[in-house]
Amino acid sequence: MSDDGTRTEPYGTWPSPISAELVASEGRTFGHVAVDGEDVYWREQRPTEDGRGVIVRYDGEATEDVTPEEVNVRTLVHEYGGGDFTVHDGTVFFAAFDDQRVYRQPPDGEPTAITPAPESERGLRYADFEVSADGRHVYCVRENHDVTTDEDGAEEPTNALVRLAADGSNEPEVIASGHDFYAAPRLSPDGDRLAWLTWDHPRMPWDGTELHVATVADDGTLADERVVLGGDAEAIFQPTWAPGGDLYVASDRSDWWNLYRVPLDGSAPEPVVERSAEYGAPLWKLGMATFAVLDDGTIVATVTEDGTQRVELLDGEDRSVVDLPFEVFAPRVSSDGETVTFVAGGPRTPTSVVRWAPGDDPEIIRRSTTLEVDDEYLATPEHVTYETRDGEASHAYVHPPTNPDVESPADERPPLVVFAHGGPTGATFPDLNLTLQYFTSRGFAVADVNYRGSTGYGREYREALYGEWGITDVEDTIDAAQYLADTGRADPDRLAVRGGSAGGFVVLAALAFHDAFDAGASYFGVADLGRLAELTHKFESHYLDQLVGPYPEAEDTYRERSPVEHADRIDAPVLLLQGEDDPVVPLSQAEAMVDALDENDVPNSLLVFEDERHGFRRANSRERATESELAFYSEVFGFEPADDLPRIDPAAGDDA
Ligand SMILES: CC(=O)N[C@@H](C)C(=O)N[C@@H](C)C(=O)O
Repeated sequence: MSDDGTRTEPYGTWPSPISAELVASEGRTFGHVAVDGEDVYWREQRPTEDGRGVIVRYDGEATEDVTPEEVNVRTLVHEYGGGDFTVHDGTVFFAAFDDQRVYRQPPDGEPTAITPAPESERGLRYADFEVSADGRHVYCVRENHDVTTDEDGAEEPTNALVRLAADGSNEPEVIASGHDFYAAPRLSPDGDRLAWLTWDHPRMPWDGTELHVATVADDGTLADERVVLGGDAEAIFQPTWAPGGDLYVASDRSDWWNLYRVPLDGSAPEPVVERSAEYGAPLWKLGMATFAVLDDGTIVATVTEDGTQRVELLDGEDRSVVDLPFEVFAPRVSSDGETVTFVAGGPRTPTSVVRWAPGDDPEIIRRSTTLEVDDEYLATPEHVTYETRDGEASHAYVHPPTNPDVESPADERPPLVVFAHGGPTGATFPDLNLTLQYFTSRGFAVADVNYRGSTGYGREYREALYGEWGITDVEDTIDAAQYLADTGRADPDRLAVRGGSAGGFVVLAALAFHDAFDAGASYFGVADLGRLAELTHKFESHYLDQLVGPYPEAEDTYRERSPVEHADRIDAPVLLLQGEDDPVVPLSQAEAMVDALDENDVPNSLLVFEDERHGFRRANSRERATESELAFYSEVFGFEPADDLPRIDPAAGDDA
């Protein structure tokens, strides 16, 4: 022990107050946010309540749960959901996870279903709600699994826009149909017009969408419908009516998601701000919002530029950056015209629901965690841009090992875990990620990579992965590890890679096609591209046409890039973690990978999590996954962790 009380311990073995139990149980996830008069409502997902979604209200003084204990608020439209509820004069409308029906819950009342029971389990799903000014109707997206559409010979659910009677007295009326996907039905302030988005296979909503506008007749039917913006190669995001009746969107027509005012006669949109920065985001979840228009016409926008995020005020020609104590902003912005509510945090600030008005200090309404961990245990991220093997640039946040109680032997360098995000059309940000801090506080370095294909760096960067999935993302992930090893920040002999979903595919592909990593942890990762194209859900059923090539025409490429076909080339041990009921990357993907690894005597362990779908929501699943991952690295890298962990021995092929 040194004079200042610090001990010298090898990296990875450091004792840390950030336990797996804390990682698992601390950390509500905030979803949709809605403002109703003076009150703020949001959906929060609670790991300690089996991942249940709860609508919570803040009335300016106190916070209380709105939905009853037995209700799990969560829509499964597009499987990823989003826009699970809305509020009108204190009455809440929400989608229930168990039956996917829409419920109406008046102030101090009980929820009652306002949509019919489906024929099949969860056969009628609803999301992205908008209530008419008189409170009599609810406009929303419906995904019908009872009535399927024949798409290229494949049966798939039918999506449409519907109008519900708010009291449930009538059957839902279909008001717009015929496209594969619908999103964002939004009524103009006078209620006379409806704007919404559509897109069709094989496009994803970040490839190209159409912005429609129609007039709303007294009987609710739509007339004079027209497409006012968008198309195959222009992704429109978040149609928003200003209080004065102007329509605003984010569009990536400039190659960046910039903001525009859209004339309703179909003439060219007028830029509000056009620059190399992102004011929109990929529409993985319905109801996402990155900006709001205040009553005085000022736009409050969250912006991503060069790996950093901030809030800007846009007022005519003026653009000003707001100085707020947050570094990361989720696409969950809502406004009452004077104040803005958003979800924000930072490397040392738990993600929080925050209300703010220009000129005022922000009010933190709810924190995702009450975790009292001394800042000294939290790694400080650095955004790095590194050169890739083909001379291009890629980006990552580097988090060094951080723990005030311990130092490492002078001749040792830390093991590295490279985090690869899902999507792949997504991004990672430097928010307070307790899983990541679990590793850094034990003496790991972490690189959290925004490989090419990620969002936040413009359309060209995003599309650099098209046709190259499994190649460019994997190489960029390896090059991040190499960059840290070359600059002395990681031990080149102890490099691990981990990721979920498309990030899990990066893990498996890196191990199968390269020799860079010594261990890989795949959370519900893709192993067999052809099977994914055949079996995944409607929303992503043609995503791989862009990422890999048309299926089945490009079947050979699918086979060439599928880790399951090349398990004989894997040397490094593999940990696979999989939700039993995952509809996005089914359990069969992990099982096929395990069979292929076993056939080739590659050390592996598979952990299957009951009652989990895509992404683990329950505290006990999250705790088991985190501890198992550390146990796996300690086994592979041969160190003795400070924690009492479950035994994971991939060499024994045990399925813990
Ligand atoms: C291409 C594909 O199917 N991707 C999904 C498996 C995926 O990665 N989804 C993201 C959004 C996730 O993080 O789950």
